[in-house]
Amino acid sequence: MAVNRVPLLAGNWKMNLDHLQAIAFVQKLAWTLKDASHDVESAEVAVFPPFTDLRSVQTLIAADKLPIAFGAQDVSMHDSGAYTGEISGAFLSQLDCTYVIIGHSERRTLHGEDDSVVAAKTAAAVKHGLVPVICVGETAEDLEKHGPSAVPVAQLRVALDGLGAAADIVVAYEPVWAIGSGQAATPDQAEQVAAALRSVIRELLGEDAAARTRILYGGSVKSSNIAGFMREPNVDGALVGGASLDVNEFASIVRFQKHVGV
Ligand SMILES: O=C[C@H](O)COP(=O)(O)O
Repeated sequence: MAVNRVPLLAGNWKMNLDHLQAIAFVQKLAWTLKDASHDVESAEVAVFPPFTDLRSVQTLIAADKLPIAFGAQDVSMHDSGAYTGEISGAFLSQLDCTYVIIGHSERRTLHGEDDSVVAAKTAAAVKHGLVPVICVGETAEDLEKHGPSAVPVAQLRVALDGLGAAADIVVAYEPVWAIGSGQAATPDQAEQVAAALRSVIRELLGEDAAARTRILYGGSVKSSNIAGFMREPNVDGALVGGASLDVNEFASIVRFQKHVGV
């Protein structure tokens, strides 16, 4: 992790925690981090609740001035109109979302989102002032056929197409085989792909964007393995699924990365 990029530890709740549970969770997370004297300058903490929780989370964080960022798990590529079930980036901006996850492997696999949809959603997020957390990653089959970097690099190339150099983005490398499997990539594997992804950002968006963009690793991250990832120069944080649903475990992930002095 380079010193000029503030690490981002992000919890993707997926379809877990209703709005009442979300309030209790965020309160407890804030207390736990405060008790541990978490320094917000040393690492940014973000949660990604379901859409129906966002208003409650926004209200709580604003009222208590909690040092926790938040975002949505998806966004429509459209601004408004007859798109039943879709949520516009404009709506998310009005709820003070900072981030939105785009192209998570579960959206790609279960909802048929291809690279062109991911690119359109990325553009919509940027248009509405949201920071897209662009997810890329290879399946086990891709890994065997093409090696670790080819598919994530190709996915990112399409997602970044048409973005300006000033676009504020986060990239999450999530090997599909590591998600929810308990079998995380090694820090070396994550670093190899993250370095390749940073080269793509440099090529398409320029040196400044490459230097400032945070690249996260995701896939079976826990408090027991976060330190290894955070020692890698091109890994700037984590997108955490299952382990982010346990307040103490998530807080340990956030705190542990601080202790490694990055
Ligand atoms: O968005 C998070 C990823 O899907 C990782 O999930 P996981 O930490 O449960 O493996």
